[in-house]
Amino acid sequence: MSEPLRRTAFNRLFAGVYFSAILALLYRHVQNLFLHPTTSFLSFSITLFLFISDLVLAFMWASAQAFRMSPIRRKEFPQNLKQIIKDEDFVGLDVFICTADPYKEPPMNVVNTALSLMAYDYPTEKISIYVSDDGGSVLTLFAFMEAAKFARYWLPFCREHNIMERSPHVYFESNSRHPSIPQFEKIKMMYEDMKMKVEHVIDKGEVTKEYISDDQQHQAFNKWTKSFSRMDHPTVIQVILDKSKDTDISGQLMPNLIYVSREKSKTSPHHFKAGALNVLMMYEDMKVKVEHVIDKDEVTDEYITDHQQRQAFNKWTKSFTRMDHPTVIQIILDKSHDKDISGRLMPNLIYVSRGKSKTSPHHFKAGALNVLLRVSAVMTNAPIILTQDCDMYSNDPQTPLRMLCYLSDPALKSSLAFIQFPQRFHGVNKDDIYDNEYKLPFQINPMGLDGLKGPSYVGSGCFFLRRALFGDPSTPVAPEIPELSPEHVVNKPIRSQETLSLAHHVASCNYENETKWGSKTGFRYGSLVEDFYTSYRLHCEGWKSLFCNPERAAFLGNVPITLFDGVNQCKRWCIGLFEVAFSKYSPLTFGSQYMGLLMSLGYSHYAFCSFWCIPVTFYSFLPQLTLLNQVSIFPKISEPWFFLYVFLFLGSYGQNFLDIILVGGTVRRWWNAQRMWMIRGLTCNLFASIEYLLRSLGISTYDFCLTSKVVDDEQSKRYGQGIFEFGVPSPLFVPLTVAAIINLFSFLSGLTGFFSGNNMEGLGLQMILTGFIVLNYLPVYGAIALRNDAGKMPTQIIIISTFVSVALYYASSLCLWSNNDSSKH
Ligand SMILES: O=c1ccn([C@@H]2O[C@H](COP(=O)(O)OP(=O)(O)O[C@H]3O[C@H](CO)[C@@H](O)[C@H](O)[C@H]3O)[C@@H](O)[C@H]2O)c(=O)[nH]1
Ligand SMILES: [Mn+2]
Repeated sequence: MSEPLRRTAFNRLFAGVYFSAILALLYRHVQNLFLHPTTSFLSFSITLFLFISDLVLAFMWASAQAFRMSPIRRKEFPQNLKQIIKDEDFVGLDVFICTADPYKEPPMNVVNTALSLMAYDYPTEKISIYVSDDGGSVLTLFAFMEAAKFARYWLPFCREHNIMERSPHVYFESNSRHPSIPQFEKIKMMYEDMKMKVEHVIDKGEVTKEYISDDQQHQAFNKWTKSFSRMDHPTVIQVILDKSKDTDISGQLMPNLIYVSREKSKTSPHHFKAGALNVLMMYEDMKVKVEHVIDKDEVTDEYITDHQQRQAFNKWTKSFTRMDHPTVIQIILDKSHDKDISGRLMPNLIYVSRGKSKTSPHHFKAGALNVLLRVSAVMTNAPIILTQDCDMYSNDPQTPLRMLCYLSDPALKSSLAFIQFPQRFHGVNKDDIYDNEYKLPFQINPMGLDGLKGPSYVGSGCFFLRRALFGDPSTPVAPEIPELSPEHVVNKPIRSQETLSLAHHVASCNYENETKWGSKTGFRYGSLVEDFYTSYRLHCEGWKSLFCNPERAAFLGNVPITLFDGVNQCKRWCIGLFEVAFSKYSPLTFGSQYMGLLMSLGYSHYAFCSFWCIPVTFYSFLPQLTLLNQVSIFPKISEPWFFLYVFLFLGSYGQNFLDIILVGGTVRRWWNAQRMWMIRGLTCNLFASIEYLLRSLGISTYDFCLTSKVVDDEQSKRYGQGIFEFGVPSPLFVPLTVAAIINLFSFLSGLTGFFSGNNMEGLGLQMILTGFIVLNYLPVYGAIALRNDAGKMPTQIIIISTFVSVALYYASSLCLWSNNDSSKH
């Protein structure tokens, strides 16, 4: 069910009024520039800069209207679904999880993501989980083997007790805050104890004898080192889930056997406690093992339970490196065999680390997704695909049912490419100081696009119809081999030799040479924002998409907790967006032909978003430097043009304020979001523009720099308190700091002028603007002058910025005064 938003009529009306105001402003600039050409070159340049800035602002405003013309909101009723569809008619679902680095993306987090998805309220035999490990790490594989064992307990536990938080980490965390189960405290202490041991190993940086418990293990350990060096092991694929319960456990307290027998009686409350305890202990056990292995940086013998496991790990030979290695595919769980402890079949769990070589491009995440697309086609070929980042877990087990609500509507289905759930986040601090929520692009604007052809894809939490990745709605593009076609029916077991060798073949690094992958089929290559670009091309092909934003977040993700991580992530996006903006498929040219004006404007709004840096930079320096020299550049307060400026400012800020408040934001969150817009203008937008320019000139290249998911305690404490974290002596912070300094001094000099009775009439607007920026930069001043923690502004940055500020001041004085002199003559 969908309904238009009530504010649409008002939006359209307001757009008309605002548009006239923009025209008036531009008219004024043109008049100043050309009709009454002012005497000096300098004032001409100042007007020109303001004109350019306002043109960019006008473009951003106009393109944003795409989101305002016909926004809609949808609601679905999954509770009614079972009346129309029987369990066996549920459509198959292949889930893709991407991870790329075991150190930046802790495998325990990835495992939690996978477990939360495996435990969906959906017929398990319809689900297959594919994990793409671009880190090519044996540690990640190990973590998943442990996860598979734990899943046998976790899945029935969730079902029986109807747990909502199906990420075990989140479940245990929220339940230790409200201990409904008395024994939790005790277990928590055990956990802390184990954690200390693990951290001890990290400190030492090696595995000491104390972790090798007996002679047999010791011998095995030595043997393992030898076999580790063996080269070119043939591909082996096996099922790891051990049906016999003797998973070797470090703590003797593991009541594995007892638990299994108890699990069969379902209803008693005592059983619930025991069950919960058991599951918790299993989880902690898995966690300790995984973290232990990661600290040691290798899977030692004590953790390898059988021959097949050893064969799997032996694929990591000496010549195996992250960027250069053969394909590894491991079937960790097979839904036709592996059962959980209650006897129910479990979903497929398949580990894939695509082959890589230094000589063939791997296309980052898009490349990883395309490999999964092919491997899954060969093995299960489910018509629906869920793509998920390793840092986002499922927060609602009913999510796939919501997806089905739309799929069962034949009117929607014919040209539907994907259903996007918004990226929402956990662990955001109270007022969201870095605007990590990105409410505008993730929650507000998609409602606008949903009323047109649909929202763009945001990389995670998105259900694709497989068919949409193979040609436009009317003319399918046939893949090179029939087994990859969405129509192909899989009739061989996933562990059959044929299936496996084909899977390895389509996952190899040369497979895509001379094919349409990345250009006509699959996820599209050519941009660091493969998500944005792929959906853009799909919309151009005539596909539609849907935005589904239930009240309870379907998925929750991590946020960067330092300003540096945040702006770096944003910089990568901006560069990727530029790649789309200036490609031959630019939304302005190509897009407007194929998707209609509004859609292409919407896509342009993002593609060109780094252009924000132009007005933000000019408005952060020009009015201030001229104010310092008492030169007026805006209309006087007594002039009617003054009110035009006020209207334009209040109009756009007011509308943005309403947007945020209407989706449940607070005044403070709005304030912080507009501050971040200002900060991004001078950091990521600016640097993305520079880097993009350098790359176009062939001077530099860029990479997909992963967003850090590892949390430093001190940093996270400061983040919790809402304190801005600078800390890193990066050039990114220089323009920001210079702007902060110049605005402060300019404002102070303006105040002085005002109190000493100078004629300030023409400087009113400059004073207001500067004051507003100073207010926004309060945390920057704090970081420069008042703080002493590791997150303060680094001294180098302060020194450099002070020099730059002084230089800018003198340069501007020189220009302005020589100009005054020349105009006197
Ligand atoms: O070569 C690569 C690089 C990244 N990834 C995965 O891509 C995902 C996103 O990476 P992350 O560092 O978390 O970047 P974010 O900026 O948080 O991701 C946002 O931006 C990306 C595009 O830049 C989208 O792909 C993501 O879905 C979107 O959440 C992660 O699961 C990575 O493991 C790969 O699989 N292979
Ligand atoms: Mn991420």
